[in-house]
Amino acid sequence: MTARISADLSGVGVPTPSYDRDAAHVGIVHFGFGNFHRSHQAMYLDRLMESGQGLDWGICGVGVLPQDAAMRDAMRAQDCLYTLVVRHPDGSLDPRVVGSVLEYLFAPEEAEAVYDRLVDPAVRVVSLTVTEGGYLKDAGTGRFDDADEAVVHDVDHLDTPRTAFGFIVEGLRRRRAAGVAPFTVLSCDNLQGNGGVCRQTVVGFARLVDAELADWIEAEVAFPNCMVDRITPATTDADREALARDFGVEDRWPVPAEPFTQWIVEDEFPLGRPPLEAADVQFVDDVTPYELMKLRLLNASHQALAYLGAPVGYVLVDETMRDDRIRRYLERYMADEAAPTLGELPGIDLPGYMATLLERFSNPGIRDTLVRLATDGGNRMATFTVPTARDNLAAGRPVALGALMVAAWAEYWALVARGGLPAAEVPPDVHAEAMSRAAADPDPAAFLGLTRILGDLGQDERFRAEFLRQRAVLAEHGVHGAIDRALGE
Ligand SMILES: NC(=O)c1ccc[n+]([C@@H]2O[C@H](COP(=O)([O-])OP(=O)(O)OC[C@H]3O[C@@H](n4cnc5c(N)ncnc54)[C@H](O)[C@@H]3O)[C@@H](O)[C@H]2O)c1
Ligand SMILES: O=P(O)(O)OC[C@@H](O)[C@@H](O)[C@H](O)[C@H](O)CO
Repeated sequence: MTARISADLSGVGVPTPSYDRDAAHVGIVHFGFGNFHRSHQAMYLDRLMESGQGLDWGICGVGVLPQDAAMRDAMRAQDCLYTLVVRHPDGSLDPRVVGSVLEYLFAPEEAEAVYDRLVDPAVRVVSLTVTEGGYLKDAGTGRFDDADEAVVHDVDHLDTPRTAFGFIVEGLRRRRAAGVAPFTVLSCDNLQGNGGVCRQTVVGFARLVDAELADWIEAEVAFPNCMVDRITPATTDADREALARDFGVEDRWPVPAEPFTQWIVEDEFPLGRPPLEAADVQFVDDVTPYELMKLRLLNASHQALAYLGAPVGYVLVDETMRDDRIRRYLERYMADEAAPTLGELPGIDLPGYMATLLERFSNPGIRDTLVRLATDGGNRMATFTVPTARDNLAAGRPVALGALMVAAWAEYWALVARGGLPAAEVPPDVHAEAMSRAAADPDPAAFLGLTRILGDLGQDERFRAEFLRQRAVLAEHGVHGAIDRALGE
């Protein structure tokens, strides 16, 4: 006997919301309603509501991309309920139905309904997880890319924009015209200074529409930074089957996640915020050191795992972690090249944090995939790895292990270009064509010409020399041989 997730949860044999969802109302609009939002921010709100608070902070999820129609169908069929399945290292599963999402809007067909929400005074926070690439930033200059095709479209079609930023800018304009105070914009993406990047994109976009509106946004709208953390893989059929088999729950789109979760937020919400401290969210004045630590240690290590692991033939993160050499590379990269760039971290046990990361990556229950980590890797390398190398170059510190990661990434795309990875393991990437072409170029330095991703890093003589040396060693001796030589052990 299985029970379907629906408005009626009476037959569902896993924990479900005990609060009255009918008494809740929407206070947050979220753009980029994917697995991470559902395992993290929506989970914290659900936890808060379960404690008897925050019923005025229900979530309205919004998808702006055509492929989000699948999420709309799943969420609407289930009254926006879904199962979060925490996967423990011993293989046990811990499911709970999350109830904090009250509505899902598919923007390509429901733009006016999205605007109705954005203008509603009850909506006081608009949050985003639209991926690193979603912020329309030119990696080379770091500035808002006003020539992006979707931006050019949106500026002339603000009633039916394609981007989350088109909705946010026009939503703020309509709110202002209606005399409603502006909402706070909360980026929850893995970007250094995510609030600041988001502000730059919103203001840059608004400036294309109306300079006075841009000035008003700059002066009046809050964009707090936050650090988010919870490894959340993509959902597979095996997840759906395990939930039905082991718990009798039929869910169209359950979310798997690791046990660990963290959210550190700058406390700048002029119209108020949910009292999330009651749900274990940390509020601080400056999140910068925590963000740096997480992005440069966790996310950069994820990139290394993808590009060192896949050529060896690994598919999963935990199996890659059982490779002693790759594990040792991560330990050394974090300690020798990433940690020295982090500055003061008051109250943080850095060696303990790094050891916990290795444990989290090794969780055999999580079944996270290398292909997920490599997806949109161009934007991820630009965000997680390149800034560390730049800081080390500027400070005269070693860059050999960072250069090895970049060289492994180039070799990975050379492998893709010659058809050496199984089709299922080739990651989607907006820069795929440029990376394949550059990686396959007979000149190994051509990869460094990807300035939209690397900026001018490839022009630095020391980095260039390290990269070329590491690429040659990788080509001749493979991943293990290159790690042995780089670590000198
Ligand atoms: N998955 C994780 O472990 C994790 C952990 C921490 C932070 N994050 C952050 O969350 C982001 C999304 O991860 P996810 O696991 O939810 O991925 P996902 O693929 O499950 O969902 C991504 C969502 O973002 C939307 N999206 C993608 N590009 C967009 C764009 N250009 N404009 C608007 N919407 C866009 C998609 O339509 C989808 O709704 C990551 O890029 C990262 O910044 C993820
Ligand atoms: O999601 P991305 O694109 O920022 O990066 C891929 C992974 O490193 C990331 O999803 C981690 O799993 C996550 O940041 C853990 O909190």
